[in-house]
Amino acid sequence: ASLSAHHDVTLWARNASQAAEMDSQRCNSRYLPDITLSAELHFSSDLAQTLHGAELMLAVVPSGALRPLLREVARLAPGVPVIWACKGFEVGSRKLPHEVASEELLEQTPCGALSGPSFAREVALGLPTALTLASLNEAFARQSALALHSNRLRVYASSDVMGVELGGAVKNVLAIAAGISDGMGFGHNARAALITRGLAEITRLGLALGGRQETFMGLTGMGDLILTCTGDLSRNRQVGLKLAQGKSLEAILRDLGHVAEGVNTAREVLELARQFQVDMPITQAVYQVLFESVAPKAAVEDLLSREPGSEAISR
Ligand SMILES: NC(=O)C1=CN([C@@H]2O[C@H](COP(=O)(O)OP(=O)(O)OC[C@H]3O[C@@H](n4cnc5c(N)ncnc54)[C@H](O)[C@@H]3O)[C@@H](O)[C@H]2O)C=CC1
Ligand SMILES: O=C(CO)COP(=O)(O)O
Repeated sequence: ASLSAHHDVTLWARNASQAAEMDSQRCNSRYLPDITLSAELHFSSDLAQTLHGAELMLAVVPSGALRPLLREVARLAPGVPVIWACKGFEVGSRKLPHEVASEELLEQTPCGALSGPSFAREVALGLPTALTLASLNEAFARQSALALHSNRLRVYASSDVMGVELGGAVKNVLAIAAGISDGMGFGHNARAALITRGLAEITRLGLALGGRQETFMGLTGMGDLILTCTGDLSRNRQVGLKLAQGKSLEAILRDLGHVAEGVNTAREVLELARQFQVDMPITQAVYQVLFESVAPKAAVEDLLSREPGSEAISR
């Protein structure tokens, strides 16, 4: 494998002035201000032009923007292979990205999910990162994992799309919980407990939905959960830290300037947990803090006063 995968890449942005600025300054001043972008990267705000002759499209937008984007892609470049990096559910429909894609892309379009522990900033700095590319089309998963793989970005293939997407979505809710716990000074023991019992929640729901246990123990489950619960670059963790300081959710989201998928995902996951009768106490506590005005301290007290039980993963 080479140091860089060396593809001819065009970065499309819907905002024309941002695309032009990135092109002339070689810098994304809003999101990665101190990083110099590769001289080989092209920029465009014209989606049709960007997709013309494209061999692969990576959709890196918040979950809520995936459906309209894929609809446009299917209209402009029917059949072009698509990989998405979104980690969350579509609000309202409670659908994961692959379900949205199956409704918007032409049948038989090669497509899949790219996920795993990967703060954008560290990837942009060329720091070592490992990811998973999941597709129901196993040949496509292997080919595109290989195409994106380099010495700096190791990409593993998987066929468990549901498991990969579920882990990536639910870990954002648990990162809010870890932020709350750390922000309240509960210490390292509590954080390790939250991560481990959080993984049990991901696994319980994931198994109920048909995912594979090994996926939840892998990069897109445990790996991303550890990263997001412990790394201060996580926007979801930051939301938790600020909730613990007593700030309102509205003010936190206004100041963040980025998406924190765990906020919407908490609602969707709790609904799914009810539907599938899966016990998810940490997710429920985060939901109560976010949407039911329960104080972080009271939510933690509630978690601590639960009946002791077995460590098993069963529902
Ligand atoms: N930032 C990170 O380190 C990572 C993010 N992700 C996931 O990738 C997805 C996107 O996250 P970020 O880029 O970090 O979010 P962000 O909030 O930092 O940036 C989102 C970008 O998408 C653009 N956008 C929003 N709606 C759009 C639309 N309808 N059409 C086109 N562009 C649109 C925004 O203008 C912005 O440039 C999320 O689901 C996130 O969970 C996954 C791995 C790492
Ligand atoms: O998914 C991520 C890293 O893998 C980024 O997490 P946040 O969205 O919480 O910043």
